[in-house]
Amino acid sequence: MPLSASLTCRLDAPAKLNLCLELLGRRDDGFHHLRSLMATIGLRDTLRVTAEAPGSPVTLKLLGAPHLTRGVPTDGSNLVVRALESLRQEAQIDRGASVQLTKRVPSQAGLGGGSSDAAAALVAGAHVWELGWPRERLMEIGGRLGSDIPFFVAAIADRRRRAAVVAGRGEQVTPTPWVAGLPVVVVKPAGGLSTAAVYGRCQPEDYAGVEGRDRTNDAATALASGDWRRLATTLRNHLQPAAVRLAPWLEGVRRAFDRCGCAGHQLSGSGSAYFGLFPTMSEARRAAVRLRALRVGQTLATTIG
Ligand SMILES: C[C@@](CO)(OP(=O)(O)O)[C@H](O)COP(=O)(O)OP(=O)(O)OC[C@H]1O[C@@H](n2ccc(N)nc2=O)[C@H](O)[C@@H]1O
Ligand SMILES: Nc1ncnc2c1ncn2[C@@H]1O[C@H](COP(=O)(O)OP(=O)(O)O)[C@@H](O)[C@H]1O
Repeated sequence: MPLSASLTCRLDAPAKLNLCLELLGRRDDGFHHLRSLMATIGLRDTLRVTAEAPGSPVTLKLLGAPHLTRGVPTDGSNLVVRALESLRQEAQIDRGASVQLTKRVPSQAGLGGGSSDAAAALVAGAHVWELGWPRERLMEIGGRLGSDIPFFVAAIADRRRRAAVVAGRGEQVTPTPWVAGLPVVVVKPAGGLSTAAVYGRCQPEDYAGVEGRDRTNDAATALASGDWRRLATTLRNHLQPAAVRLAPWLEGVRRAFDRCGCAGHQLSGSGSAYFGLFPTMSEARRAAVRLRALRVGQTLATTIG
């Protein structure tokens, strides 16, 4: 078989929002049981993976604005390198890869940037190394590297899967219908938050009474119908109280969204990014202008999908 040493794959690695995130309890392994409605948005990193000859290493070149690449590792601890190393170990091959990663998604934001990069690396790596593996196998490998990675593998491999209800510790992914183009405004404050630190600050009181209504299911129904007003009423994030305890300045971001007349807003994942839903793109853009004037953080008007 001829070696396609120059085979290259270029993929977008989108950010996500947690439109609803409910914690159901703490597991014996320290992780939390959750259910969450996740959806990608129009903010994305770009990954270019080129197959290299057998015996070559996996190398990474990081591109992007300094405020976006600061703190992102370029060595073997980068999730892209870890994903490709896992893939070639699983496939028992020694082909190399050179990767160019352009960061646009801020880190420590709850937007899943690193997880999405890892997922894109798995999909691109399987392609350039001509493994021919099904999506499910890549999701399983991704799930060993991070709870959010299986969602992104599904979303990147098939754009119809860009919204999903996730369960377990996040690795059980059930795609759900979504209507393209729902406007959102995302604010990334200057400070970031570590996922482990936020989960570590979580208390059972933060999610007491969750046994009742399944808000994640309600949110999924609202997203499927494209009904932003209904979606705004189903927003919930059980990690928000812990994030606010760690970073009280998040209250300022919440108040800024209130001042913009936004009907539904909350933290994404473990933060520190915060988002609001809007009925039209022009209203989202107007709100983004007001939020920029309030200097709460990097602000972007975009859409779900
Ligand atoms: C909070 C969420 C919501 O989508 O995303 P982010 O805010 O990180 O984007 C996820 O649950 C984050 O998933 P991910 O970022 O993949 O985290 P992992 O690497 O698997 O875990 C990091 C740490 O978070 C805690 N953790 C994570 C997932 C989970 N269900 N329970 C946990 O308690 C554990 O302490 C773990 O050591
Ligand atoms: N490709 C990557 N992009 C961003 N961060 C990465 C990457 N690989 C490893 N990391 C590390 O993982 C951490 C979490 O990734 P990040 O994208 O910030 O996730 P989230 O914002 O969802 O918590 C980062 O703070 C960084 O130290």
